[in-house]
Amino acid sequence: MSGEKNLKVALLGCGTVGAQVARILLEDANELASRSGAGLQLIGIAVRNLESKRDVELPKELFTTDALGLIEQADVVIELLGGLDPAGQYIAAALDKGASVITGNKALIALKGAELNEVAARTGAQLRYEAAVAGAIPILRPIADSLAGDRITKVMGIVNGTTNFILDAMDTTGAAFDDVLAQAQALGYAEADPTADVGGHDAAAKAAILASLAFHTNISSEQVSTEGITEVTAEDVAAAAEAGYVIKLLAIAEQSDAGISVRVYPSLIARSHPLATVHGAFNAVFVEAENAGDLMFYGAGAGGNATASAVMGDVVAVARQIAAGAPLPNGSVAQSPRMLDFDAITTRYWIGLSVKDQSGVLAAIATVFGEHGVSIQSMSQQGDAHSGAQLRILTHQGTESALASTVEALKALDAVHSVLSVMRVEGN
Ligand SMILES: NC(=O)c1ccc[n+]([C@@H]2O[C@H](COP(=O)([O-])OP(=O)(O)OC[C@H]3O[C@@H](n4cnc5c(N)ncnc54)[C@H](O)[C@@H]3O)[C@@H](O)[C@H]2O)c1
Ligand SMILES: N[C@@H](CCO)C(=O)O
Ligand code: NA
Repeated sequence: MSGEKNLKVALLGCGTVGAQVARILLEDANELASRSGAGLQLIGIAVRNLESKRDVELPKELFTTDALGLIEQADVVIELLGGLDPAGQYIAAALDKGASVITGNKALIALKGAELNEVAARTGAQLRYEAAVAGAIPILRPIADSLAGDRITKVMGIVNGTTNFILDAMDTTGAAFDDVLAQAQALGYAEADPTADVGGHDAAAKAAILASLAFHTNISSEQVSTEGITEVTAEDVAAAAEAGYVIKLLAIAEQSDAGISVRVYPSLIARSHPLATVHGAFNAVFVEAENAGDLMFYGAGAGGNATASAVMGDVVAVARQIAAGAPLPNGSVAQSPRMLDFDAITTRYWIGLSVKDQSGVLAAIATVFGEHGVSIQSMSQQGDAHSGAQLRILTHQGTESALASTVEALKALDAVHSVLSVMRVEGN
């Protein structure tokens, strides 16, 4: 395209995702230019070590250790370093000088997104982060743009590939947690520090971003009630399977007249539920909107190539807007969120107990439920007086506070040796 604008693109980071982004920018330069209405010239890649081996063969002269120097020359900055610092400083510096930024950094956006958006609004730069949530799946733009004329009431999904990979392998092969985590790391799904994945924090960051866009507000990852999967045992997975359920790490954002609730926890869902069929590192997100009804988005939630696709979609969108010189559309009006207390959410519990196998035990347990106003849906028992008895109890809907205090009271019962597990049940 002759006479077109040429945009100088700086890439920060050349790891799993960054290397694939560099490859696409170089391999598909002509096609990207005609789709963008502007040339996209990769002017440099900021790395820590110039000599490191990369996933992709790239021209050596592109590499630099001077990230700020590179940002200084760029029109568009792609941040794929991860972590809060220095990524946050680099993004702020780029936006502050009017360069647009594309990032996959959910940890940073979920904590500092509001601040960074303010800088972008002040300088007229764009900040986009489709890759930050559910990898390749287009989910942020559908929520922010396609559903801008509707009212979203709930977003529920599997948004962490690593934990889905682990739970799926535990379910299908009975594999041990640690072995599967090592595989997920080798495949490039896990964060540099995998405790962000298994502790639920990566999913919590994504839940905060989804909730902020869906409910036109600013919700930080610190406002998300978060439980990870480290306590989920092979016995839990097997017992859930026996009862017709599968365990998934779910991110849930809900808005009602009472307020907003955003939470992440391992949850049982029926095998007949569409989320139960999400295997490996795949992600899926359900969106419920007043007029659109139920929508589902499914695809690769992690991995270098897949995530690079989402990054490149944002790069083209940014370039188109710069090339057109179009004014930025107004984003969502940020209102302060009215957060619902976690104790007030309504859920169902699945409780595993190790109990004495003798008469009167079931009656004592049922009494505790009755005293807390929690109704039992079903109960099953394994084991015997010799090996020790295990009960798995599924409740009807109750408030989190009633369910949690029921568990506390069960622990105090003479008939109960220990509480083996407590998990919530989602879906119908
Ligand atoms: N891998 C995925 O599947 C995936 C999916 C969606 C989003 N993301 C996000 O994309 C970002 C990058 O992820 P990744 O998987 O490519 O990570 P990675 O660890 O493979 O790559 C990051 C690279 O940045 C480099 N780096 C870190 N700090 C640096 C600094 N100060 N200066 C120069 N280089 C530095 C590291 O050495 C590494 O090579 C993260 O924010 C991650 O959360 C990753
Ligand atoms: N570590 C993340 C990468 C994608 O955001 C995951 O496993 O889903
Ligand atoms: Na996405």
